[in-house]
This record gives sequence, C-alpha cells and structure tokens, in this order.
Amino acid sequence: MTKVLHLEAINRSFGDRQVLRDVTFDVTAGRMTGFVGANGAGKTTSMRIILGVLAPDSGEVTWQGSKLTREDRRRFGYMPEERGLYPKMTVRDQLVYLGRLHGMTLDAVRRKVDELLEWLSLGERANDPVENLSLGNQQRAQIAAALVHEPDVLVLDEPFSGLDPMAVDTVVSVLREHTHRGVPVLFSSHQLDVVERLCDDLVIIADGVIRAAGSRDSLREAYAQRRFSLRVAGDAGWVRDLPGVSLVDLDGARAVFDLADDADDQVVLRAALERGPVRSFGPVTPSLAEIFREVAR
Ligand SMILES: Nc1ncnc2c1ncn2[C@@H]1O[C@H](COP(=O)(O)OP(=O)(O)OP(=O)(O)O)[C@@H](O)[C@H]1O
Repeated sequence: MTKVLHLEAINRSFGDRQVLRDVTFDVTAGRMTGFVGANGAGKTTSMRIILGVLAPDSGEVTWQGSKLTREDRRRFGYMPEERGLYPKMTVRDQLVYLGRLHGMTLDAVRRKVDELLEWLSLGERANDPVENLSLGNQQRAQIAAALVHEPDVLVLDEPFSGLDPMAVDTVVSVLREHTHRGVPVLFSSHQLDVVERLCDDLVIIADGVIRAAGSRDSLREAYAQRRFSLRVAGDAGWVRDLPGVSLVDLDGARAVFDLADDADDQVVLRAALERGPVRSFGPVTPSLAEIFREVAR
C-alpha cells in the first residue's frame, strides 16, 4: 500500500478568525508535493498542525491510514518557518546533537552528518558557529537539521527562500534522494517557478481553503484553456478572422488564440496549411503561475 500523509477536514480559528476551512489533501510517499498560497493563506498553520505544534479545532491528520501519534511525529523531519538553530554552536555539533536527541548512536549520527554536510556543500563550514554563516548556508544547515534523523516524512516551510539557483539545485537533489527512498515531501514556497520545476503534486490554498490539489500534470490538463499556438511562414494575423477564434497574442508569424468550445482546432490547422508552410501548431499548457492566478484569486 502506498504510504500517504492525509489531512482530513482540518479547521482552525484564531479568536473569531477562521484561518483553515475543511483543509483536506494528501502527501504521497515518493512524491514532492508543493504547497502554494499567498501570504497568510494558511500554509504554516497547516504544517504546524501536521507536526502537532498546533492542534486543529476539528479534523485529523493520518499517516498510513492511522491517526498520527507522537511516536509517528518523532519520525518526521520538520523545517519550521521560524528557523531554530543555536547561533553560537557549530554546524556539526548542532546536527550531531539533534541526531542524538532522536536516539541515534554516535557512530550513526556522525556518518549521517558527514554525508549531509557533503551533500549540502557545507563541509567547509562544518566547524563554524551558525551565526558566522551566510544566510544561504544557514538555510542549508537548517535543512540538514530536518534530515539528520533520516525521517519517514518531510515537512518543509519555505525551504528554498533565500537560496541562490545553485543552492536550490543542491537542496532539490537532496530532497529527490529522499523521495526516491519513498519519503513523502511536503514543501511550501512562494517561488512558483521553483515549485513548477520540481513538484510532482501540487496543493493550492487561498484564504484557508484548498482551491486545487492533484498531480502537476493533471492540474495543468484540468486548467488548460482551449488555447493554441500557431507559427507559420508569413504573417499569422488572418487567424483572427476564422470562426470561433479569439486572438490572445500576435507576434508576426506567431499567433496565440483561444478556441470556442464548438470550434475544431484541425480546421484552423488546415486553413493555415492552405496558406503556406506551418512551422508549429499545438495546444498551450498553462503555467503554474497561470493556474494559481485562476484558482487563488
Ligand atoms: N498564532 C496566531 N495567532 C493569530 N493569528 C494567527 C496565528 N498564526 C497565524 N495566524 C493567522 O492565520 C493566517 C494564516 O497564517 P499562516 O502563517 O498559516 O499563512 P501562510 O500561508 O503560512 O503565510 P506566509 O506565506 O505569509 O507564511 C494569517 O492571517 C495569520 O495572520
């Protein structure tokens, strides 16, 4: 059976303000699930509830079909929004300490820490106090802290914020290594381009309500407009006169247009071929940013 972390109808209010409403979604083993939403949408609150830092007013979180226990949660890796490493302790000592807290033997934890430091390109900084590290390196150390006890589930609040593109790639390869071993990974991010590139599944939240959830590709398909792109040899402006076509963008030989439900894309293609060579023709898949704008507004 595939291992799934499941949130079922989670509700939570602060005072008279309800910030999560019937939040329901899955994080599946072996997949990277991107959790996206505007500031204040409810991502951090959901993650805190998963980790048991905060209790829901109603609803429950299950792991492999059973209600989460404290023991399960000890096997989770969490990178909280408020970063929590001791500034004066060296990176290595800190990671060893955290591993020991989780009951690892000194040998096992030392091996794991060396591996993580190398994976995250932190080897040269290992004996520096955290406060002497650049922000990007502090972020890497924070990620190492979430991974040191070889967690069964990973929940990461904004793990890519403040990282340069190379560091993002480093962290992604470390997380991918975990998904390949069957670990479900839930991460929140504001950077839609990063999420688009690396998530397998996507959960979009707005005002405490899940607006869309599913595999990235199925969401792209579901939100695909009947939008097409046509590139011809000459000027493509004539396409706007075809029935059912509404032009979205025209750039000389390239036209992007939406088709009415009853219009046939092959009719447009034949019309183009009658006029001359067609360089390319096909549906345009929406980007994550476009889907996000559509569902989260
Ligand atoms: N302890 C708290 N007391 C009162 N209100 C809170 C508390 N924690 C969160 N909130 C409110 O709940 C809402 C959701 O916040 P949350 O931090 O979950 O959003 P988020 O999606 O993580 O946003 P961001 O991307 O800005 O971190 C916000 O309006 C926030 O102000």
